[in-house]
Amino acid sequence: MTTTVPKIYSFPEFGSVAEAVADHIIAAQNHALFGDSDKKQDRSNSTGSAMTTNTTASSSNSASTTNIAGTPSNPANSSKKKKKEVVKRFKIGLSGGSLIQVLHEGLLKRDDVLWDRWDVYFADERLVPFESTESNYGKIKRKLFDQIPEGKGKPKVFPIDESLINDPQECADNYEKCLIRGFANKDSVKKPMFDLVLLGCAPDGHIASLFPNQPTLRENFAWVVPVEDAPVGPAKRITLTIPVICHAHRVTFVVEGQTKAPVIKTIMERPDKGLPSSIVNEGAAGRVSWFVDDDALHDVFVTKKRYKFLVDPPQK
Ligand SMILES: O=C1O[C@H](COP(=O)(O)O)[C@@H](O)[C@H](O)[C@H]1O
Repeated sequence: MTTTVPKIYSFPEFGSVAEAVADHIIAAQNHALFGDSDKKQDRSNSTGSAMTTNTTASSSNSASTTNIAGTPSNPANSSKKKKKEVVKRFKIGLSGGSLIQVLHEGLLKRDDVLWDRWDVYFADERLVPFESTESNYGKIKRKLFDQIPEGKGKPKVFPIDESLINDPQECADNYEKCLIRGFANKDSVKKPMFDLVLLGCAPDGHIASLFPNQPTLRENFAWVVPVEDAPVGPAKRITLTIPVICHAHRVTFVVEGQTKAPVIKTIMERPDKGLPSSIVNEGAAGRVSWFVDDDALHDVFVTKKRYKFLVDPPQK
């Protein structure tokens, strides 16, 4: 294991982490939708488009891009051929846990989130009913998607199939199929390529539902795997695998609080210990960022970077 150093942005407290994370997500959104300029935006596509949006449970939704009839490129053959324009979508993988409050605080007050161009997948899910407070989808739906102001559009959300929560293997296979449908049009289907995967990191070092020293960490083939015996929280889960996480355009960790400081110290200073985050720091080298508050960096020796906002954060 080499000592690959990710970008580490640090902030004095939770509120500034939330604002910076929201800004970072919007930069990734703009890059995915509009290309090389993170700042360029086309608000005309932000609302009222012809695309279906859906925040209800449906793992059978299929489109990763939406083909619409566009202006013909050559008027001479306009009657024969209509050029198909591919409307780009922002594909994001979300975790649960403390990240959800960060998204709630940071994203809901921004007016440059193009919600109806988002395809939302889950980095992991606990196999409990959606109404449970332990459900990542259920919690994100209640805390974020249900609170998007009227008229701002709705993302297309891809939760697990709730009817499969008693069968982790079946549920994982089913979610993998959901990813195949969602990414097949865009990628070579060897692996899905998310525009952004957002991860937390628990005090025991687990990320998504990848726990330290579990065989799931070594999965090289499947995109999604079952977890039968998670040592904390709900035992049964599904999770994206390390190769899928590391294949994303950007992988971003969001961590706050002093209880996380010891694990962050190990991740940053002892990558040889092979904690899941250290594996990702290495496997997605150059594309990994950490947004961390000062408490979580207590006694951690790393080089911190200053985050540059797309737009200025609100004045306090
Ligand atoms: O169990 C889980 O925990 C991790 C970390 O949660 P945090 O509250 O310590 O940030 C979370 O990212 C994951 O989605 C969740 O299922």
